[in-house]
Amino acid sequence: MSEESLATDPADPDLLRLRDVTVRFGGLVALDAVSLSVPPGRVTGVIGPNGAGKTTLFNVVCGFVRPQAGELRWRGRVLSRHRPHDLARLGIARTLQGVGLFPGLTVLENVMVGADRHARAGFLADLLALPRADRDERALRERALARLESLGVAEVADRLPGELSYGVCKRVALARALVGDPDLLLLDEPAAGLSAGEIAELAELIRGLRDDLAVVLVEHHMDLVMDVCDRVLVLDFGKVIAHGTPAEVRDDPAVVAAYLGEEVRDADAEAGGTRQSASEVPGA
Ligand SMILES: Nc1ncnc2c1ncn2[C@@H]1O[C@H](COP(=O)(O)OP(=O)(O)OP(=O)(O)O)[C@@H](O)[C@H]1O
Repeated sequence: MSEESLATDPADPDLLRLRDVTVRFGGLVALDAVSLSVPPGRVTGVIGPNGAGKTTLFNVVCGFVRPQAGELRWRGRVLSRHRPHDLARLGIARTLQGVGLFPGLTVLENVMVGADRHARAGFLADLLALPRADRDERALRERALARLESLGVAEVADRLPGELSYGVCKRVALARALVGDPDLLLLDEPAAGLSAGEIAELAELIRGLRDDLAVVLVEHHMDLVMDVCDRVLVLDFGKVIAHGTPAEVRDDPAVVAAYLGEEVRDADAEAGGTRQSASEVPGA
């Protein structure tokens, strides 16, 4: 990837832009000509019933999945061959479903792992224990601690993830994503597994991030989406069925129909209630 791709195109104010992105898995169209603009300083939500294509869209942005058609632009420049390991250098961070912390590393070490965008020391410097590596390690440690502090979990810096509650681990995972000072944060279902109180705290955290970066939030939990998003894109069967403010999409008949359709499918499936509850349906 050339350095040119890190520069911003002044003619394009959006950080990230997808245009007519199509992804097929065999005969199944997971994304059907999906377009999305992500401006800086805003929280953009991506919602939709199960199987709508949310994770696929997330994976396209991360470079896990290549679209068969359409275009992805970062800072106005086309991204066509990026891989997940390019994200940090581009200024894009992500949290995945679950927490994904390394169980054998302390909380602080887990957060330091996320800082490679600004870590200067290379492998050779580490190997030879050169002074620059020491300096960089100290600076990295301080930045990681500051991130933990800003998320209210600095006191667990020396603990192992297995000793901590799920909610605290989620905050640590967020600290790890933020320690590289990204311009865009992709959050994949951050509310999953959290209590109502923890979700309220998460909403507060996400709103606070807006000053520094753009956020794309893929989420089932509608209260959170409606609470924190500036704009919301609604997918159903891979197509964009609505796009607008939370209030606009909540009242959109196509959105209500898509979620009601899912309720009916869930009721038909009956068995274990593993899908969304009525309280997660917009407008319910
Ligand atoms: N690697 C894959 N191979 C084949 N089909 C896939 C693959 N990944 C996703 N799909 C299919 O693509 C469609 C969209 O899936 P996706 O996971 O993006 O939806 P989603 O909105 O994230 O769903 P959920 O809310 O259940 O996580 C689904 O029908 C899914 O079965």
